[in-house]
Amino acid sequence: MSLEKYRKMIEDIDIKMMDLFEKRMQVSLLIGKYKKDHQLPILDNSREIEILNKRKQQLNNDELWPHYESFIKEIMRLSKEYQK
Ligand SMILES: O=C(O)C(=O)C[C@]1(C(=O)O)C=C[C@@H](O)C=C1
Repeated sequence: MSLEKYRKMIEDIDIKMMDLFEKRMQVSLLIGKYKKDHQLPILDNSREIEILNKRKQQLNNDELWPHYESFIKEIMRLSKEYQK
């Protein structure tokens, strides 16, 4: 396949991920509001550990775990930043 075609594939995936990112951040904002209303801290370390453990089990390609772990940790960092 040509480089252009591979790049088109990446572009399509990026658009889908962007849409999901927007949706995740919107839900994160709702969680942030709930937490504020109930005087709860933004950081929930046990929830983050639960997410990481679950995703590690769910990931099909184990080889990708270190990369996915960095990715989801960064997503959660941005989520917390957005809740502030
Ligand atoms: O589940 C929550 O309590 C959230 O605020 C969402 C979220 C996340 O982005 O996944 C963000 C911050 C918490 O530390 C844990 C998880």
